[in-house]
Amino acid sequence: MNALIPSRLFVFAGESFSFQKLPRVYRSTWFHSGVFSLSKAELNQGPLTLASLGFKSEFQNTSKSKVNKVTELDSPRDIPKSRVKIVRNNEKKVVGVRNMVEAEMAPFSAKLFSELGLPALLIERLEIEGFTVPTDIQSASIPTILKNHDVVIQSYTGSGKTLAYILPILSEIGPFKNTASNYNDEPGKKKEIEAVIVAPSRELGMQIVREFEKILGPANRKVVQQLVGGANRTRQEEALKKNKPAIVVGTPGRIAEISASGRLHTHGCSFLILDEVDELLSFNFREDMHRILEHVGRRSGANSQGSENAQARRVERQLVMVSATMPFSVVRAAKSWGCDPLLVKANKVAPLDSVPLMGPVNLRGPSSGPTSNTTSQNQTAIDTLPPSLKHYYCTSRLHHKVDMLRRCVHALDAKFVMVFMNHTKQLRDVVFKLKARGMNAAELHGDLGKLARSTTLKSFKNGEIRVLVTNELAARGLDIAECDLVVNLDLPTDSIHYAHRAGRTGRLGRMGTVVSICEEPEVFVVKKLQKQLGVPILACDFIEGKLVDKEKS
Ligand SMILES: Nc1ncnc2c1ncn2[C@@H]1O[C@H](COP(=O)(O)OP(=O)(O)OP(=O)(O)O)[C@@H](O)[C@H]1O
Repeated sequence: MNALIPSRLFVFAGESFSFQKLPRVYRSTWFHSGVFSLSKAELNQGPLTLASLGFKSEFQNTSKSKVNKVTELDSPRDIPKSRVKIVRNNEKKVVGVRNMVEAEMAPFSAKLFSELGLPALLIERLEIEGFTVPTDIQSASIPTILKNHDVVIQSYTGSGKTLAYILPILSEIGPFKNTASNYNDEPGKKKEIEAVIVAPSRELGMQIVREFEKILGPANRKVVQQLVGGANRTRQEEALKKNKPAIVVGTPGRIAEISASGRLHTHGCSFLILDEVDELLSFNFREDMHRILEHVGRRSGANSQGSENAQARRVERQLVMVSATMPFSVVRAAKSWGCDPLLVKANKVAPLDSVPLMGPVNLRGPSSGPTSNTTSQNQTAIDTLPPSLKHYYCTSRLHHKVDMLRRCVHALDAKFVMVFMNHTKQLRDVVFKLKARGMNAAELHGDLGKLARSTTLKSFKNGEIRVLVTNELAARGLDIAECDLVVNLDLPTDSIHYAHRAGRTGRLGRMGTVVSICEEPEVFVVKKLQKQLGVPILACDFIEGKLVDKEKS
């Protein structure tokens, strides 16, 4: 890493500093900025070390035995990241910052990847792909997972949770791993799957596979395979047989189906990752999830005595659950499926019990539910919504909503717009009307075939479609870096759905706007959302091509 740092002197208050001598927090900021200024008081802050999180001495231990001792590991950091400028780097790829010159409150960590206990080969790959500095949640998660804890990772949308679990997996599985041999490398041993990643939609599953492939590089793509629904199952089974991947990523239905057919051997699996876990807990996935939990590795702490016991032949699995929102159901599931799970947040690693909870709140009901406590609400909002988002609402009659939407898109000069609705038929009507008025729009929902879904998403990512009208299918996990506007043309059913929809914009510290267009009698719902999420949702209008903040005027 240091080889990439130019020797450069910074002058401050008449004194010069070499880059290498600067505290790491500033070095990482420099990576993203090229603009460097700091006060003398800031310079006196010492660099942050892994020891300050209590991790350092335990990296040597790579065994799969559980570390049951649970200690609260508070990061002492309180680093101002007021404005981080991101510029293109001509020599290396800079990931995820296309079309963005400036990122407000980017969630980048004060540490470097090399401080997190990752293998050198993996760090090299990250640098080649332009991942130079971990995000806060990656800094907290990676060492914790490498220490073999079962964890629940909770951090706001677009903060880099995917790499937070991909990197520890690739530290132990595949071409960059720490140890020279493992379970599957023993001669004569049948190759088995070592990690299973479950995601609730095919789009998200495919996105996770692409993130793995990016790090693995073209030569090692076959280490990972997707098992998503909607695709040809026979072909997936043949690929499993031929390529013998170590990692599979898929949707619950398809993984359970292939597992039940006997063509997916997951008893030797050491990682089970449940991405968007609160969605995976929904009733629709219940049976498939049950099968997965029963057949992927062995639950840590489960009885493994006696050679006749089938459990004994299984590898102890490490469970990682991930979501931006964490309703009580996730806590309950983590406690019952995991072993002393820790909750990992951007600035804190703590036992799961010590966490204030966010419940899905029925917005139309009289009670404000489990998040009515203001302190926990504010905490929740900070945790689930990117801080760089601006939230507005405006009122419109039902049949004028599409016109309001057009005015909103024009006023904000938005280029990548995601519009969320609750019903497919109305969604189609809106696309029809937008197209009729000359706006480049397309629909994305579960009733479309897999090819149409993939093509539409690709066209939107490429900028060929300006307005993507969609439903909850696209609300979770989809990473479209340039998305600059989210519009709720129908209000979401609860604050959790609001958070996931809103999180499609403002990714990785970028600016983003969320506008909810509602009818006058629905304004009370917006007010409830505002209270539950702890963020201001300002009344606005779109007049003469401009957004007018009604609360200012
Ligand atoms: N350390 C990093 N440096 C640069 N880019 C990163 C880094 N970590 C992640 N990214 C990029 O940030 C984007 C958002 O990451 P990711 O999709 O993992 O967020 P998330 O927290 O899982 O969001 P969601 O809650 O919506 O699923 C991705 O494009 C990813 O490649």
